[in-house]
Amino acid sequence: MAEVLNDERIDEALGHLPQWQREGDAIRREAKLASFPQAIQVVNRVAEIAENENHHPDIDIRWRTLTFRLSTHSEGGITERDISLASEIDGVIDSV
Ligand SMILES: C[C@H](O)[C@H](O)[C@H]1CNC2=NC(N)=NC(=O)C2=N1
Repeated sequence: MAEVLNDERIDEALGHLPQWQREGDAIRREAKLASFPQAIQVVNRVAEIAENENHHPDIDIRWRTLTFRLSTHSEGGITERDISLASEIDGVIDSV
């Protein structure tokens, strides 16, 4: 069980995640990869992390542009689990 973060903590966390923006009860990042296969590679790696953590992003795939939205649905807001997964998604995108 993870607690919903307050606005101050969310702002502070997003200060370390410049690619991510707040969107209501979620945080959002878009990434344009060099090709569709690379985008799918990112999705597959993120899927593996999400399964291991039992914490799953909403992912929109449009050719080589991915949009990730993170929110902790069970808590109805943004928690440290989302902040942590955002950082891991950045790592995957940077590695492809
Ligand atoms: C039962 C299981 O723990 C839940 O359904 C998990 C799975 N993945 C999840 N992912 C996200 N983002 N939020 C959740 O609340 C959530 N709940």
